[in-house]
This record gives sequence, structure tokens and C-alpha cells, in this order.
Amino acid sequence: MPLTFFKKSWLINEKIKRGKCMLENERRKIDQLDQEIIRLLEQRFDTVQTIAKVKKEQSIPILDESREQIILEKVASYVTNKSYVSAIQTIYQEMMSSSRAYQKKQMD
Ligand SMILES: O=C(O)C(=O)C[C@]1(C(=O)O)C=C[C@@H](O)C=C1
Repeated sequence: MPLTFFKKSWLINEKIKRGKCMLENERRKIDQLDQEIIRLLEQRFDTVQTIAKVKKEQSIPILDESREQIILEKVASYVTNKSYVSAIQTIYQEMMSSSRAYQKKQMD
């Protein structure tokens, strides 16, 4: 009986350790992915900066709703796991909103 108790608590401990180890591994993956995402986001914002200059020179409005709609549709078609579509589209909506805010700041 006591042996079963110790065995049970040992098993529980092992499970907790395994869970912590998995969590650390997954977080390391996220840290690496974030580095890649940020590198690409910087490239995107470099491009947005150029777009802002052209728009300012030619008095083109910052917001282009039809372009944003096309981007959101492309996003939906690029995502392979369809259960992520809505979440990733939300990120894109936020990103484009942030892009507009950045462009506005550049133009002021
Ligand atoms: O393509 C443009 O005209 C942009 O200004 C870039 C961008 C974007 O970040 O993708 C931002 C604002 C527009 O509403 C549409 C798209």
C-alpha cells in the first residue's frame, strides 16, 4: 500500500517534470520563430515606409480598403491549417492598422 502511494506520487512528479520540459522546448521554438517574424516584419515596415513616401508625394490616401481586403483573402488562401485562418486574419488586420498609424506618423 505505501509503495503504491510512493509510486503514484513519483509518477505524478515525472509527469509534471515532463510537462515543464515540453513547455520550455515549445517556448524556445516560439522565441526562434519570433526572431524570424520580427526580421520579416522589419522588412514589411521598410516597404511600408517607402509606400508612405510615394503616397505623401502623390497625395494618395493612406487607407486602401480594397487592397486590405485582397490581402486578407490571400492570407486565407495561404494558410494551410484552416482552423488558424480567423486568428491569422485578425493579426493581419492589426498589422495593417499599425501600418496605417505608422504611415500617418511619417507624413505628419
Ligand atoms: O498597399 C498600401 O497602399 C499600403 O499602404 C500598405 C497597407 C499594408 O500595410 O498592407 C497599409 C494600408 C493600406 O490600407 C493598405 C495596405
